[in-house]
Amino acid sequence: TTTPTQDEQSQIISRFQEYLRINTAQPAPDYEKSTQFILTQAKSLSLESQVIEFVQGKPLVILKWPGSHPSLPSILLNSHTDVVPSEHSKWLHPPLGAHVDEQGNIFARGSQDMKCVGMQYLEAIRKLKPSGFQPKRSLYLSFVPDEEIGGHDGVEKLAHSHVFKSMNVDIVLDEGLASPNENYRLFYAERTTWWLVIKATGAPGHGAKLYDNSAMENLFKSIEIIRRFRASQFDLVKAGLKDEGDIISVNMASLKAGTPSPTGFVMNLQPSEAEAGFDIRVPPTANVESLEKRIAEEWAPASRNMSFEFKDKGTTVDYLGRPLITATDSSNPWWTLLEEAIKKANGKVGKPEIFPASTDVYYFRRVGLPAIGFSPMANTPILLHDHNEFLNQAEYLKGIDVYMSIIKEYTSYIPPGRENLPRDEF
Ligand SMILES: CSCC[C@H](NC=O)C(=O)O
Ligand SMILES: [Zn+2]
Ligand SMILES: [Zn+2]
Repeated sequence: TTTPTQDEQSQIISRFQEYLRINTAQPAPDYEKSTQFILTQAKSLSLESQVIEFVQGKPLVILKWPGSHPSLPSILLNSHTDVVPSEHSKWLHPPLGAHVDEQGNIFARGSQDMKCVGMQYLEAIRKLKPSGFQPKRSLYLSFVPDEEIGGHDGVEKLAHSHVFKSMNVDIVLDEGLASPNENYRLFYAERTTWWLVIKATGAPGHGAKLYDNSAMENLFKSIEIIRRFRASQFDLVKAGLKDEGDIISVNMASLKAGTPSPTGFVMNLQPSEAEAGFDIRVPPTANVESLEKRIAEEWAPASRNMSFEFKDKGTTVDYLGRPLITATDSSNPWWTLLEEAIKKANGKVGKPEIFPASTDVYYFRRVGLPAIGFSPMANTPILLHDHNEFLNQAEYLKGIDVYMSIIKEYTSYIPPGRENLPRDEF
């Protein structure tokens, strides 16, 4: 890799800043601006481009660097264009400002999650093209909407589309997480999301009366049981026995009860209904049936006048019933190639992990594709969805070289037995 000049570096950072300054925060992302920006980048790189709207106002931008051996399946580098909202007043530097401080830290919403990655893909291509590098496999970049709200109008629809089929994708890379130490983190699976609402009913009564089976008491029994389960899982992590992605997490996200009054709530009336919502994350290795049983029998048993409903309930298997796990052994050449490519670019890699939250990669694994989560951010605090999200510019620049190396390895990979492929069949 060549070291960019001071001027080239500042142009690279300026382009990143320009992308960060486009307000693509949910719930009203400016996808028109982000689409125009990406198309402008694509044009300057002579990449093929297409914009697809499965749902109006939710554009997916797909760029292509055609390979010289089009009969080989392609590589897809995915990134989402939306970001989560920010509490502007609580930031040191404004979340849409992309201010660079004295240490070279770039402050912006999306600096880690994941405008960095989307731009690094493009910058890697910008550095590779003049070097004369020609990919054998076609390389696709997808810039997709709405990951932060579940990806239903983005990757979920893409993964089931004819367009996607015709792309003939072999491997997908998507976002990972920052690493506080020197090792980059690679994710071979992720936890699936269950959003559970449990509801208790019970006899209403005077606030002064002690009696059993009120809605509040019934709900609180459940909350106590769920908290014990939460603590038992969390203890495994605290004791160093399990990683965050390997346990089932439960967090209470909402509480709803009480009889409203003009001054707040009626205080001397025990309500007849009460409910609580939980964000549950289930690793692909978990016993789903036993968790379902636990919810029905312990967390929301009908015998305690409880009922439950899932607002969202992801699966842990693909359409053929196989666990949503991308192999990390020799059966998956992409894993080894990725590790090698990162090492060639002087990056270090930690042990494979399960991503603790969920991303668009879910939909790619669901259709049976291998997919790896990776964001090249080492020596960086994990600040996604937090105040003062930042990425150091030197770290960002390093990531570009890592993607150059990955693109070279991935697009050049020819599986054993196919060495004598014709070039440019079309
Ligand atoms: C299941 S849709 C929500 C997706 C979201 N992804 C990033 O934070 C998450 O909560 O993990
Ligand atoms: Zn993200
Ligand atoms: Zn996010």
